[in-house]
Amino acid sequence: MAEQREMKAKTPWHSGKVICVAVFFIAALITLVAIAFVQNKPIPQKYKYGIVLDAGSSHTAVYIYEWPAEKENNTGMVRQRHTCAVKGKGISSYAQKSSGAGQSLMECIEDAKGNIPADKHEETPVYLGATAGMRLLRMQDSESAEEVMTSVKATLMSSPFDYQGARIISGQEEGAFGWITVNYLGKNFRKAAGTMGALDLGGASTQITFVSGQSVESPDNSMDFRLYGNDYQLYTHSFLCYGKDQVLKLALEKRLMPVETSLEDPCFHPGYSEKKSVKNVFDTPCVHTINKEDMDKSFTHNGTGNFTECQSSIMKVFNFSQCTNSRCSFNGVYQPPIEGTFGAFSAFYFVMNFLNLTGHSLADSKRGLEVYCNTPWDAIKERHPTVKHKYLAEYCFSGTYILTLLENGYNFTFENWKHISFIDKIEDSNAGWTLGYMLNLTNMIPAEAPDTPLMPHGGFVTLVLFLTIFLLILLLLWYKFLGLPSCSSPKEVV
Ligand SMILES: O=c1[nH]cnc2c1ncn2[C@@H]1O[C@H](COP(=O)(O)OP(=O)(O)O)[C@@H](O)[C@H]1O
Ligand SMILES: [Ca+2]
Repeated sequence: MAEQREMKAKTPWHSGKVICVAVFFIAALITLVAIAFVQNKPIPQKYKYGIVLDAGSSHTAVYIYEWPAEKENNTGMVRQRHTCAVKGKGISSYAQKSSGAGQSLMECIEDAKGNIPADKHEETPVYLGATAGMRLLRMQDSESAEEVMTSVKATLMSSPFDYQGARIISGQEEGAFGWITVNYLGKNFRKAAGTMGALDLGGASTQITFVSGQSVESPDNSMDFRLYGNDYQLYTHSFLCYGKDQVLKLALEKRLMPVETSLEDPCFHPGYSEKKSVKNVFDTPCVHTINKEDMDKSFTHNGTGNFTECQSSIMKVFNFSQCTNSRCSFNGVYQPPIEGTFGAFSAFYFVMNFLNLTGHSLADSKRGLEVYCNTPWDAIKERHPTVKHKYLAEYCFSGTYILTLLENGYNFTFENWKHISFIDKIEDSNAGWTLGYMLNLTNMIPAEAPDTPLMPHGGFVTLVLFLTIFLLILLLLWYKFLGLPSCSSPKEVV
């Protein structure tokens, strides 16, 4: 008997205590693995949506953004879900028939309804911001501008979305929100590397915005932001009338005074010849007024295709002679020295991308344009049969204007030209003022950095699992070498 009892003690696998520990061990392990698995499984995300309409001078674009509801204050979480290009011209072109402005948006509003889950329509904010085309119309005819805005407001208010306003934004806002967009998408706000300047070229205005180490001399050009715990003093300026469509009018005006029946233009290809009405050049507050008689005339616009002469003609639209500050870009506008890297978007990108000049030095870009501008118009048309006629005819002018604006206007040099990136999108979202505008109005960029957990949730669960398994193994080893703490009742132990 004594021998038998000894045998039993030496074969612990048969003991009730061991079975008890094994059951607990396996149960604990299964529970832990199950918890880790369930916790790490991505839970279905709840999304929020926002709509911004960019009512530009040439056309209106609708942007739909989306972001995970619980992560709205983290940088880089909002992404562009969908865009819709409104058919026809910009809303300012409806000055004479304002109801058409609101009507023109209907198709894209319908499209937005299909792109946002129906149960979210009511809570989705919709904003409209109009830029330089409407600023010019307001200067020219404030009543018509008011009517156009009333018409677009009515359309948005009748949509199922949460109408949050339709207004003409200021040039400073346009510049600053473009800067916020590119830096938000580039996740630069929480990086030590610093931010990127923003260059936006539209049809009626152009904006330059960057963080300057020097204090900004003129209050009009200064904007302060506190974002994610950092202070930023921005230099920003919007040049009304210096978008590429208005500058073309400024340049033509200089060559058309006095009004003649034909005009030789080095910024258009040799062989280009088109009859245009004088009114098309002088229909804007950006140029001088001329008498009604001349307004009704027409002229033949002939290209001669010469980059150097085109550049000299474009130089005449800038005024470099007066500056009451320590330094200026042009037209007496204060600008601190260019600093850091820049993202150049909108028409800066469209034009430089078409010309294949996005990755070139300034010297190479000039050489490229010399050849391009001098190419006969027939050859250009043959090479690009599908490109919109107006864009194609104007790329030599637009490219030359971009180089001149950046080098002579803003004072970029052969050296820092490489710090300019011509960009369309960052991570599938367009660079432009709309995203920054929405982030600001929805308070999605906190002034202070939100507290972040030491490690992501999934990592935390996995770590707990591994530590527990490790402890269990220790327990097993302890049992193997030192014996088993009893599972049975205290009475039996005694
Ligand atoms: O594919 C393209 N090639 C060349 N230019 C383009 C293209 N797409 C748009 N643009 C131009 O980009 C500019 C966009 O300006 P926008 O309409 O935003 O005016 P704004 O910002 O001055 O109010 C216009 O001059 C338009 O003609
Ligand atoms: Ca624009």
